[in-house]
Amino acid sequence: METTEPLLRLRDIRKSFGAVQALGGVDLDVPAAQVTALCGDNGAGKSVLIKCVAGIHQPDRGQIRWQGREVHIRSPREASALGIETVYQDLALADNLDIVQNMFLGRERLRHWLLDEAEMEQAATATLRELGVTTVRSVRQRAASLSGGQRQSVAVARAVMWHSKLVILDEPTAALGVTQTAMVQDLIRSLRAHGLAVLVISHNLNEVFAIADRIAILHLGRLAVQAPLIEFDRRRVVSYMTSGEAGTEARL
Ligand SMILES: Nc1ncnc2c1ncn2[C@@H]1O[C@H](COP(=O)(O)OP(=O)(O)OP(=O)(O)O)[C@@H](O)[C@H]1O
Repeated sequence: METTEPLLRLRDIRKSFGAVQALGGVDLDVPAAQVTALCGDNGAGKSVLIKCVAGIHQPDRGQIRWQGREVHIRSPREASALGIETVYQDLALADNLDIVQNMFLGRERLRHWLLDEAEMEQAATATLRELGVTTVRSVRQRAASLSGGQRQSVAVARAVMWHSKLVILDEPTAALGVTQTAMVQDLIRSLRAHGLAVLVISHNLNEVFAIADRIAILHLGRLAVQAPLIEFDRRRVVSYMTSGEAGTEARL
């Protein structure tokens, strides 16, 4: 039995779109300083679930508990204010802005004490370095000129710079080659090492087994299972993804 609540606890989250029930009562725990992989077949409800946490969708029912108390997350801005940052595959950065501008984007409220360009540049550079992101040529590079892996890195660095406690990544390596995938996976480990919780949607089982501490599997809008990685092998994960059950084969 757990004695303390995890950083994020979802209970009985339900969400329908008209007649389509996307989530039928999901319970999920996301602990600090761990990487939780959110898996499931196409249409299982992964995106809808993270959007409920990111403030994009409002659940029809259920409870979101954050650091031990119930919260209602009505917008992405409210999610950010709590310390929840979501990095979407394609929408992570504004192409026409440079890295520094992207890392400070949407934080205008704080402008009065951080307007100084040199200070912003220094903070962005320091955060990227702290996370081991060494591939970026200059923090004054426009986002449009960055590779997919670099874009993910900058988006994640932004989350760290603003003291997020949970970073949600939606298939961060789906469009990346081998080297860039390794870079983003290192970054995810670095987030964990900094004490952040990571919730990562992934279809790639190699990736899940390489980076996750825990696996949560959705099946038809319900949580089929959530447990430490050590309790799974690949066949078991696939079985939960396709049937919602462990299958008949023996464990590990
Ligand atoms: N805005 C919406 N309007 C209507 N139905 C939606 C909407 N968003 C999601 N759905 C439906 O909810 C269900 C869950 O979708 P969701 O995108 O969460 O699946 P997913 O697990 O992320 O799938 P994939 O791996 O293919 O991205 C699907 O049946 C989908 O068609």
